[in-house]
Amino acid sequence: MTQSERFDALVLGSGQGGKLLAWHLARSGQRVAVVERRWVGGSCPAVACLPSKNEMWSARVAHLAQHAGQFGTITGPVATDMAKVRQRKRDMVEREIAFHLNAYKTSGAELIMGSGRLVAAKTVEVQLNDGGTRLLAADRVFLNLGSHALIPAVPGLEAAGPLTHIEALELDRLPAHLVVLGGGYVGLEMAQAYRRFGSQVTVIESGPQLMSREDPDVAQEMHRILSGEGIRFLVGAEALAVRGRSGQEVAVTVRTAAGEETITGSDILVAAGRVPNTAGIGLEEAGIRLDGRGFIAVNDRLETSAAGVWAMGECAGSPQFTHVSVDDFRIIRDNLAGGRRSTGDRLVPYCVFTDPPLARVGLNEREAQRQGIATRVARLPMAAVLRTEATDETDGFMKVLVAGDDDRILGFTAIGSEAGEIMAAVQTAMLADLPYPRLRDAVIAHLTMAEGLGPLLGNVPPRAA
Ligand SMILES: Cc1cc2nc3c(=O)[nH]c(=O)nc-3n(C[C@H](O)[C@H](O)[C@H](O)COP(=O)(O)OP(=O)(O)OC[C@H]3O[C@@H](n4cnc5c(N)ncnc54)[C@H](O)[C@@H]3O)c2cc1C
Ligand SMILES: NC(=O)c1ccc[n+]([C@@H]2O[C@H](COP(=O)([O-])OP(=O)(O)OC[C@H]3O[C@@H](n4cnc5c(N)ncnc54)[C@H](O)[C@@H]3O)[C@@H](O)[C@H]2O)c1
Repeated sequence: MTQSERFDALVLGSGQGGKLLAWHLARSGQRVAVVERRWVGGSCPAVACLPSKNEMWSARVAHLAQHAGQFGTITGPVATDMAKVRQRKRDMVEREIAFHLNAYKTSGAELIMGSGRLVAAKTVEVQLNDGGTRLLAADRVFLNLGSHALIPAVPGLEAAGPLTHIEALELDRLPAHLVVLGGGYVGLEMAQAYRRFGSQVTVIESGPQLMSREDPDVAQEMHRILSGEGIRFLVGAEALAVRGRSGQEVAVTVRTAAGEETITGSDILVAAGRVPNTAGIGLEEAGIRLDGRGFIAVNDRLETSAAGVWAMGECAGSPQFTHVSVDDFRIIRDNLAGGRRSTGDRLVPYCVFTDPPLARVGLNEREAQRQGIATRVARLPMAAVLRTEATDETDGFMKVLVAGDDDRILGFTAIGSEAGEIMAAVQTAMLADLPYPRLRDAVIAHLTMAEGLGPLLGNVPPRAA
């Protein structure tokens, strides 16, 4: 074997946590290399969070323009220029690339563009994108490999050349009829965006409700709101076969409780979950154990089964959010400095950026019941929050779970305008173990959406005597 180049730390995959760790270690004087095969900065700024939210914002503008008359603004006919939508997104991605390249330069971490593969313990061979190979070895290796879209094993689906979020966010044309396979995060966000741009949209969800993690009342409210925009949903629907080519014509045969039906669309988007990028890169050969679903097995300190090798983000089975990958970085950073931080005790919030968004932190009713935790539940329709009198954003509701036997807030879900921002206030109270009456009785600025927290918490039933 050729002589390897030595580093103090090697990060394979420039995911959200990995790049931060690389910059941190390099700034503290270590010799650090990051191997990335495709996206400077990983998927979040290139093909996932930021690009999707960028195009969804364009879709929101289209929606507002279409409904401008309701607010007294006179417009002419409204149409979407998808080439312009894409260019605005591409310009943002270019700014992100420039930011990341500058961070590599100023930190001193070396970014190596190529595909990495473990060839021995803590040793990575890189097929460089520009040709040739490099052999890198390090005292510590950090895996931040991310995931890719699952293509479900539906006959004809793969041959149809389906869009994933990556291709969908690169379209410069409007699909006449977009069929979306999966009613989770990606499916709902993209379905609403394309509906607002002007496509006909059908969502096929195999589970009994949209957004399987959420309480049925939350899923139903999302279903109702998006149906109201003209999206058709088939829930509890098994896709049996796909014929044709995405981009031309696709026919999807589905079975529901009502019988079999064939939906004919112009394009099909898969949004059916994720597969970790862990296959065929020598992980197990290098002593790094995978779990039954292909995720890297880690302990609560993100250490793998191989000494001196950590994993973070989606490939380590962490919840699939950028802020979690970033927190994985903070855990590893602090533990390298002698700390004892764990992934076990963290509170993970999230937000689905439909309009209105869905936000949740902590337990929902179904989870509390499953875990046998007694709770007191309070609800407030968004229409009861005074701000919505001004904005007409009356859809949705908030729901809070308070402990049955003390005043701790155990969970909060909101579907409605500014849900993510309201959630952050509740999360802060939860982190501080603030008894709910303190937040209920706080003076919150009028006319914010968070003002609704007072009446919401005012609806918490008294403790059982
Ligand atoms: C459409 C979409 C929208 C999303 N929106 C949000 C959102 O709004 N908020 C949110 O919190 N999360 C969102 N997510 C999830 C979020 O993008 C991820 O959880 C986040 O990027 C964390 O990823 P990561 O750190 O695990 O790895 P990633 O950021 O995916 O990075 C992994 C990197 O490893 C590289 N790589 C893999 N294998 C190799 C190899 N062998 N050699 C070299 N390089 C390799 C990949 O090219 C990739 O760049 C979204 C996801 C999708 C798909
Ligand atoms: N706003 C955000 O934070 C955001 C946005 C997008 C993605 N993400 C992250 O990315 C992850 C992946 O998103 P996703 O939407 O791909 O997965 P998901 O797990 O959220 O949803 C996938 C859905 O597809 C359904 N499904 C699976 N196979 C199917 C089939 N054959 N036919 C029809 N339906 C099928 C599942 O029942 C599920 O409801 C999310 O779990 C989330 O963590 C986050």
